[in-house]
Amino acid sequence: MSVEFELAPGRMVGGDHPCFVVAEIGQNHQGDINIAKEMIKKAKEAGADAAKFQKSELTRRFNRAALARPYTSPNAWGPTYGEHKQHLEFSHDQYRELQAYAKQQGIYFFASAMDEKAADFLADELDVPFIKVASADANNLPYLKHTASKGKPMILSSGMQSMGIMERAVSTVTQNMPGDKRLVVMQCTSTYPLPPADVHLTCINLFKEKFPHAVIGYSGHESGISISLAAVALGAKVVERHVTLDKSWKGSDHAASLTFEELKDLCDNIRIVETALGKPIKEPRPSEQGLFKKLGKSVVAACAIPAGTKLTIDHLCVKAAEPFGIPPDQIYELVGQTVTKAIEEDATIPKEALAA
Ligand SMILES: CC(=O)N[C@H](C=O)[C@@H](O)[C@H](O)[C@H](O)COP(=O)(O)O
Ligand SMILES: C=C(OP(=O)(O)O)C(=O)O
Repeated sequence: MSVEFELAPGRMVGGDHPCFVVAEIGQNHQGDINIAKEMIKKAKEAGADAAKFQKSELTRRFNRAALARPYTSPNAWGPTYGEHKQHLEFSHDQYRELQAYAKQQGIYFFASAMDEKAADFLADELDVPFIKVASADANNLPYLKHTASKGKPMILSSGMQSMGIMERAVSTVTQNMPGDKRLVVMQCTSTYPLPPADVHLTCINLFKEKFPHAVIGYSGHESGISISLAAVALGAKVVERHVTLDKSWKGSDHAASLTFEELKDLCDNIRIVETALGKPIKEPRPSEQGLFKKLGKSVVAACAIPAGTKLTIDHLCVKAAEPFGIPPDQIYELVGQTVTKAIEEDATIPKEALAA
């Protein structure tokens, strides 16, 4: 039985539970709470399980020089990186407002905690159901210890990291998480947009093998939905994708995000893929019966066979026949049997015409 646990109140992940779909609003709200709310509403309508943001306490996340660094990108919302990030950062009160709005819309609300102080706010004040560790913090051992000690389920991303670091991250989290170890490990490559050759979906299999006590997921930055669907087919039980109201808007993540129509397509198709995965039991399915009766094959007389003939393989051939008869996988068992009545050339071999 594969691992499963309650990620958010009333919502299990892993095992046979439906894939948990995260609409990563991130900073695609342009710093505008009304856009953020509209995105939460649309995420719910598209079928996502959760709406996600990124919470930073900027002076804890960045040092002074990093905040003062000029940011000359066309995606910049201010002359320095600090001013840019400040523009995109919602206040605690705004977070409370967004959380209440998400609750009203009936969608889970959470954020990646971009530093320890953000983790304190999310866990201790907002009481989010679980905490996301963004890729850049997967090697941040003090942060992982601090965040895991909150005792909430965690989603740990893996962009920019090696397998050795991920093993260290997972053991740090599991050693410091009190009670049940409720951890999702996400395959992720932090390239925006992500070219297919850099996705490495088979790391999902590697993670399943290396982290048998974790649920495995996928955080994608590619264009389109096909790679995320393939991730689900490989066993991703949580899928996170950035969403946008307009891919052409200013901002580093819009181009690699899904529109809400694409998000709906992704959610709908994930459910189809999950249904299609079925069970590892190979047997004829009831829905195949009609075609089997029409085109399934039977053993037929290759020539006229007089009564009393001891059958050889030359008396027999295989065709789709009317009436349906002995299945061809039993043809060699017929050799050596004696027919008790004459059988016409091209007729189905009737079971009742055989004597052992
Ligand atoms: C690795 C990581 O944190 N990645 C995040 C999540 O995917 C991104 O949303 C970044 O915050 C974003 O790309 C940064 O853009 P800028 O530097 O223009 O604010
Ligand atoms: C950067 C983030 O996600 P990921 O590392 O999974 O892309 C995030 O959640 O803020």
